[in-house]
Amino acid sequence: MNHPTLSEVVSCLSGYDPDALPVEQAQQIIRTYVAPLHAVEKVAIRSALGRVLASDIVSTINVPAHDNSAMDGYAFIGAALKADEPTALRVVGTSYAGRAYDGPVAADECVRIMTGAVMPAGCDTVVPQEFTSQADTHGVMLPPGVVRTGDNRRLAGEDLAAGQPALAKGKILRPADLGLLASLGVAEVPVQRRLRVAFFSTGDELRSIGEPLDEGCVYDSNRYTLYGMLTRLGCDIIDMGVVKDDPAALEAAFRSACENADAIITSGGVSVGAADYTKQMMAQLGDVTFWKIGMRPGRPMAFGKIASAGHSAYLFGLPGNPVAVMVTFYFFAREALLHMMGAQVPPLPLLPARSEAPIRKKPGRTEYQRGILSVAADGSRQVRITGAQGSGILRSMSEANCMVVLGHDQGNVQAGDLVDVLVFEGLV
Ligand SMILES: Nc1nc2c(c(=O)[nH]1)N[C@H]1C(S)=C(S)[C@@H](COP(=O)(O)OP(=O)(O)OC[C@H]3O[C@@H](n4cnc5c(N)ncnc54)[C@H](O)[C@@H]3O)O[C@H]1N2
Ligand code: MOO
Repeated sequence: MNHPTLSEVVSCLSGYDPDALPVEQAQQIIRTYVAPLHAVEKVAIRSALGRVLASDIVSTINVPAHDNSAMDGYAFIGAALKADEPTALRVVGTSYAGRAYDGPVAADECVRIMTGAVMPAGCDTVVPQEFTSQADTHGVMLPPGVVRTGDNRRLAGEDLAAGQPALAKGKILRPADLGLLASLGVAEVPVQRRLRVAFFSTGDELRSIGEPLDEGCVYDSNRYTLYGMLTRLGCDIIDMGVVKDDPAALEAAFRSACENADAIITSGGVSVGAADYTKQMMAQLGDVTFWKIGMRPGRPMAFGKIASAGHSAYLFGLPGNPVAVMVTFYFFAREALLHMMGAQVPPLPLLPARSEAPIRKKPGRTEYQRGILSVAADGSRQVRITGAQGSGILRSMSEANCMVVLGHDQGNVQAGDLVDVLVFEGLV
């Protein structure tokens, strides 16, 4: 398949300026440029957790297979219910879950039934046992008005109907989906193969954990935030540690990453610093563009594709600052990697919350401030910023449970104004 080059992609955009690129335009370019992988494998359902479903799953059976009871009680024919006086029913048998009652039931009769047990032929209604009283040794009484015809009956196929799609291709499988597959009796599922993502940090000031922290140096923290984010996304990772800002070392690292991975993520070396060979090497090895994005943090970023020995890989050259690397990962790399994996995911939901304090914001760039979302005394959502927001202050991210997203054209926020927030975590 002939894939467009970056210059072909950006030529479709009006007013494209790599030095002042709005977030949405950068996202649109990435979306157009990145193509999904086509590689499928079959895995057992337990191993499918978090994986991307590679084809639609159509139900071959009705789940449940039969009409059954939602309550422990008595099954009977709803037409026998009396409107204004108690209904008396004679108990003619019992239907257990897994062992049905297979005799006939007349209008003045009922069958003792357990939750999940198959409804006896002709019966369409179940009265929970706590609504009944003993009439005599063989009968029960129902007061008027406690049930209507059809109550407490679960219909065959009401969960999954035979022939109907149960799960759609592209879904990232969650615990409920594993259960759904099991309820269909499916043992193995087709999933997209895991995306291989190589990553490394650049910068001569970086030290790996275990090395002495020389004067002017910092420990490589991006390696670990990237490890965490990529692992949570379900990628196979190739962790290449720190690569020195040296042309030969960088070329070897890029080539090896390219030959072994579908995508490469680097951090650092994409700004205008003098001692940077990173950008040079990226440009030399492929179709890579360098952006200054209208956002904060995360202004400089490289994006494209590089090739070596007949292999190619998408490249995300993220900025070095520890918060910038996370923000650019979340708002650019994440969606692109999901797209490569063949995942169909809805856009991230932004929730309105009241800002507890004023927030300074310049129009003309999107800001991603780190926030703490909580529930106010009146039950409404409120958010406050996690202190200093410098893009080197990783604590601002660690303390946050959400990001406050301040749009491109937005100005200062007053205390009490509604702002958009994106929460970090959901249920498990
Ligand atoms: N004159 C200009 N200077 C800078 C600009 C600019 O537009 N004009 N942009 C600033 C912005 S915004 C960012 S972000 C940084 C990005 O620069 P680089 O991607 O080249 O990153 P470095 O210079 O290598 O590092 C920046 C900063 O982050 C620390 N860092 C880098 N990697 C790691 C790591 N793996 N673990 C922990 N910390 C890391 C590094 O020590 C620097 O302090 O450029 C601004 N400058
Ligand atoms: O990308 Mo930078 O982090 O805004 O300082």
